[in-house]
Amino acid sequence: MPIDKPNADKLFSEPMKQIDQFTFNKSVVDVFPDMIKRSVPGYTTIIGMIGDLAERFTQPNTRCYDLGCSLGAATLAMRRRIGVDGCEIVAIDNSQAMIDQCSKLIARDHGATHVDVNCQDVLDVHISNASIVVLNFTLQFIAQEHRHTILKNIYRGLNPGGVLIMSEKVAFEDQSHHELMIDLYHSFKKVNGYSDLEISQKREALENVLIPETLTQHRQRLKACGFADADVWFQCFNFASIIAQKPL
Ligand SMILES: Nc1ncnc2c1ncn2[C@@H]1O[C@H](C[S@+](CC[C@H]([NH3+])C(=O)[O-])CC(=O)[O-])[C@@H](O)[C@H]1O
Ligand SMILES: O=C(O)C(=O)Cc1ccccc1
Repeated sequence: MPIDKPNADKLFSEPMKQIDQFTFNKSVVDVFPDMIKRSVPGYTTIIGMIGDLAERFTQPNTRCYDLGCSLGAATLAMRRRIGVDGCEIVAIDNSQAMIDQCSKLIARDHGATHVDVNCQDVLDVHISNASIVVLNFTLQFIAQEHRHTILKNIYRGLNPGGVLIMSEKVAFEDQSHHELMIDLYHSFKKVNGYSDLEISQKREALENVLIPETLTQHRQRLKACGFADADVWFQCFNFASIIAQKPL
């Protein structure tokens, strides 16, 4: 059982008098691989598929961006599968604790493609000559008023034929469907060893920090930013991933 492993996520397992807002600090970094696998249905599949997509879409002498890279899982998946020369992966996160650990993990990996790891806000990243931009569960943590600016910036920096892969926790317009998805999600967490207390305390910590939007909101914003076709390629309950291509 993952609960007994040294780097198991037990951050919300004891009753808390006061629940602080969730941040990506050192305690989160230490348990992050366990936390994300047990908390995001389809995470491992999505990471694997990002590798497949990197093999297909990466053009020679271009960049691949991993924005909100955490420990670099998507970066490493892309690095393993990029089959063309002259490419660089740019991995960005604004948590110094994440970036410190990410840099160590990237250094231990010996892939051929150069990786540039930076502690930076996604809002400040200059994107150019991009074949692929990955936002794997990152936009959900960014204030809604900034989301359009970020996606517009990504659209501008992508080469024609380049793709954005954007995964998000989503909400649903229909209230009863929304409730069913949340209920199924909580069952998934319980099956993965989280207690009701852990689920509810983490839910409170994520309030006003992780802000899900509906797939309609995402599609509309992506269209408004120039992406002609943007739609879901993966979904499990209230977790979905969208692929959007810049026209050739
Ligand atoms: N404004 C910001 N600028 C830069 N980074 C940010 C910002 N806001 C949040 N982050 C970073 O976005 C990441 C979100 S986790 C991504 C998983 C990863 N993509 C993965 O494929 O394993 C998803 C999750 O934990 O649910 C964290 O590392 C934050 O520090
Ligand atoms: O655990 C949750 O409720 C989530 O929505 C997923 C998640 C995973 C890792 C950090 C923050 C949120």
